[in-house]
Amino acid sequence: MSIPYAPVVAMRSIGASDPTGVGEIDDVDSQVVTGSNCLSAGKRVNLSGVRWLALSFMMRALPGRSALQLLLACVCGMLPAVFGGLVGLIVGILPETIHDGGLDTESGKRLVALLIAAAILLVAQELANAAYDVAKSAFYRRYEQYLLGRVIDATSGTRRLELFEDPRLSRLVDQSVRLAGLDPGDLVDGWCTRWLRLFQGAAAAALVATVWPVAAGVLVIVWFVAGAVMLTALRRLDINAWSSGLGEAEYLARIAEKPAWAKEVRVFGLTDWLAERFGLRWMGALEQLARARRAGRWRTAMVLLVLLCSHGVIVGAMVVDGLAGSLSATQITVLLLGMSGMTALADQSGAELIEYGSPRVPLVLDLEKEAAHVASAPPEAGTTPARSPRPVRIFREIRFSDVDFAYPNSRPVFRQLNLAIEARTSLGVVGLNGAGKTTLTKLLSGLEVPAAGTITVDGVPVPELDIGAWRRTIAAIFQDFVHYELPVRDNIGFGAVEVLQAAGQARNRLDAVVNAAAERAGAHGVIAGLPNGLDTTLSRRFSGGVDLSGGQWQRIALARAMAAVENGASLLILDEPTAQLDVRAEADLYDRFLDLTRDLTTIIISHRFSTVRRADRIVVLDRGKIVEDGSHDELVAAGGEYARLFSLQAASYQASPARGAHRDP
Ligand SMILES: Nc1ncnc2c1ncn2[C@@H]1O[C@H](COP(=O)(O)OP(=O)(O)OP(=O)(O)O)[C@@H](O)[C@H]1O
Repeated sequence: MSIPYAPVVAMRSIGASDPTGVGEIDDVDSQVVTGSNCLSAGKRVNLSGVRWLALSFMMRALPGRSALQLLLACVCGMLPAVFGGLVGLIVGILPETIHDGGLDTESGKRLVALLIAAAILLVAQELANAAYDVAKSAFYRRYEQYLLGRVIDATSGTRRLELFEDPRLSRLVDQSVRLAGLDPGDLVDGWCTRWLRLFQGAAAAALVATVWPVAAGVLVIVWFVAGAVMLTALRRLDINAWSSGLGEAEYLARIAEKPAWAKEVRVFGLTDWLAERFGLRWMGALEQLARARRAGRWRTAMVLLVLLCSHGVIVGAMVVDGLAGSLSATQITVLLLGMSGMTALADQSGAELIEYGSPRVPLVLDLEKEAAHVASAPPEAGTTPARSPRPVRIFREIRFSDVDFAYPNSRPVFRQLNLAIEARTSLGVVGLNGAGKTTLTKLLSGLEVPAAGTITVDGVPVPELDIGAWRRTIAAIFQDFVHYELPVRDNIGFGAVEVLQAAGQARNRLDAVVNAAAERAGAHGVIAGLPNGLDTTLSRRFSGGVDLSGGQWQRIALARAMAAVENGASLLILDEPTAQLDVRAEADLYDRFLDLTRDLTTIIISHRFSTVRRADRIVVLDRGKIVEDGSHDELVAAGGEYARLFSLQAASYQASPARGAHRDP
């Protein structure tokens, strides 16, 4: 079954009402969000809370990893300062060695020892940096896996489709899925960079403090202030860089790049229009960026002035003291190297990555909160699931009693719907577009829940059935079934996922189920024509993969439903199973209809009367109500809506034999 994947048009506010208290996003309007950053909609994120939360996330999620990273950052950060100290000592001892007459003297030996220590330190520094990078990359991937795992759990863990159908929730899902997948590990990467630079800056400050503690204190303050100003500028630039204009430009680029849209783009000749509009939007975003850059220039100039003055004063004092002989060459070297190392205190490269990666966290938390809410929403609350995972056996009937249903923010689809479906019979459902046919099947499979009324199986309300057992009872193909870009075996085996999962031990059983299902659905001919049989991947994007025609895909989807039947399902739902089949394939399916539905309770939805007329009973849905009910012959004889639609279709088939309808529908 497929889940609608709604396009994103805006982002939900995570504001003052956010009980997680992790973030604050204001200024929400309905800008198109297609950029890669949470800030892309021009929204501000209060990252202080997010940072701490993210940190605790990392600590909880990856125990040991962050501690190791911290330790390595500490080592890597301190080594340059230690090296600076050694260089200072070498500079200090060098004149003495020359004066004493060479390396054989006492000072010469000390110089050699210092040089060896410096060389060892250089090697150690390289090794520590390499270890740090390896650990950082592992940390990055672990965090990525962890966060995406939480998104998958949240989105696929709910039984119903509300997350995808409520406009607000579907926007959140779309955004979480997309943004969480976009370099989420930048958050931990940013933290690693930040730790390293902070340790480097602190070690350099300590080096300066060994000579002039006051100067070290002043420079620490100045560099921290400079860092804060740089961070503000960076955020301002980021917000503007990812403006709605850029988001729109990226969306336009995607239109041109998406393989599935390539046909339409060419047929309608959209290329020039796309290129022109893309250029305009992109240029607009760049202008916005330039304006943002100009906005903070005075503050930046002031900071530069303060930096220049403070360093000027310290260097001036150094020169005076040096000339007066109260500062040694070692001290001057240590001061200069320490001062240059202290720039790390203002380095914002880590902050930039944190800024980029952090917004995924509140999004994912918000998604989890909503998913938990959907999962526990009434009327599912208080259900008493049975323990048995075996499929439910339908002995007598499935009954809709006074069922009311409306999609979120939409007009009612059903009002007081009453329908009884006898076990082990086939029911055809026909009706005009939008009559509610697919919705009926979604309610039955528990993907939607009635606002009022009940759906029962032999008198037991569907919500009271064990979720797993009810799922195993149903075999369905929906109109918009999924084309999984996976091997045929998986495409069909998904209908019997328990067998697929156990395939490690029982590959033969899986293949038996898959082959039987393919045979029953008439898909064996499709498989026989594939280069690697069941192992063929159904996508040209993979080497050795092939793509199928619409009708061939439909047979594979039908085989998937049949695999569920092979695995014990007894309620077969076929929503437009022949829509993409050619006349011969449809006739073939028509001929095997009885075999297909043998011993099953079948619901078959189709606009093709040739498909539904074989059903034991047919109901006509009109604006959410059943207006006609009977067998094909009874309904034709009654001369109502069914008879009218049937004769209309028959007439159109007779009028256009070229379309291949050489037989009576
Ligand atoms: N996810 C949704 N959110 C909001 N409204 C929906 C959603 N899905 C369907 N609808 C609306 O519910 C009504 C019934 O839709 P449904 O898909 O059940 O009709 P259908 O009879 O299967 O139509 P078709 O023959 O075109 O497949 C329609 O008015 C449709 O617009």
